[in-house]
Amino acid sequence: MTEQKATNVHWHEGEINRPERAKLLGHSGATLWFTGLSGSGKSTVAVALEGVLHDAGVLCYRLDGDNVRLGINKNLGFSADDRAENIRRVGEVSKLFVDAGLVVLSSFISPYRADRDLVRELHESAGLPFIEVHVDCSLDAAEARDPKGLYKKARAGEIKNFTGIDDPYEAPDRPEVHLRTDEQTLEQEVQLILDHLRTHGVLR
Ligand SMILES: Nc1ncnc2c1ncn2[C@@H]1O[C@H](COP(=O)(O)OS(=O)(=O)O)[C@@H](OP(=O)(O)O)[C@H]1O
Ligand SMILES: Nc1ncnc2c1ncn2[C@@H]1O[C@H](COP(=O)(O)OP(=O)(O)O)[C@@H](O)[C@H]1O
Repeated sequence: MTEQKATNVHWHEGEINRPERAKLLGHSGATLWFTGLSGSGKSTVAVALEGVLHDAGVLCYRLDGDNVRLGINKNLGFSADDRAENIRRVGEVSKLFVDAGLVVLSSFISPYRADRDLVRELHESAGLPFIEVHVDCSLDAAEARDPKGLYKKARAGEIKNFTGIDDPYEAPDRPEVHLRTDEQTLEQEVQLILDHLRTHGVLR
């Protein structure tokens, strides 16, 4: 995909700022970025956490690989370039939601470290919290789960460039939260993330 640069385009400042939006909502925003193999548990953990946060009065929104690829990113496939563009767009959307004051739960395989680091930089350069959650699980365990039958198809050669089979996954070096979904329970995983959010002042 060719990169288009914006020329003669200028940021237009509004009259309502981030602290005013946070006051209205009673909390400020953050992106929780769930990365891991297909079937590692990204969506399962994000859905469970969203329920707990919602019940605690936190306005959340989930962005999920499969869902986003049915809409805004339906023109993208799974080459390294398309995955990079997928993550760049979702990173920008996450940043907008966080600027609006929401807690965004973004679940994407996001297999390339450079793509995830770009999203981190997008947030941190704007003073917005970015919390990388490595949803770690062995390939064997993820493949044994195979919730959508995709590993079976990939092994049969019906899906090409499948992450973990014939496409790479670069694990995060220093994620803010490291889950092991083949060793921990869903409840423990949610609790670990909540503990991080409380210790780092995202939740009171
Ligand atoms: N080749 C290949 N590799 C990996 N995944 C594949 C592929 N083809 C389709 N799928 C389905 O697409 C979901 C992953 O989309 P993502 O947007 O999260 O991928 S990425 O971040 O751009 O790498 C992924 O969802 P999850 O299983 O929930 O991770 C699959 O359902
Ligand atoms: N400890 C755990 N944490 C998260 N998911 C788990 C766990 N143990 C088993 N699972 C199961 O693993 C599967 C993970 O699927 P999913 O959340 O769709 O993964 P992903 O979004 O990473 O592709 C679900 O069927 C879920 O019930």
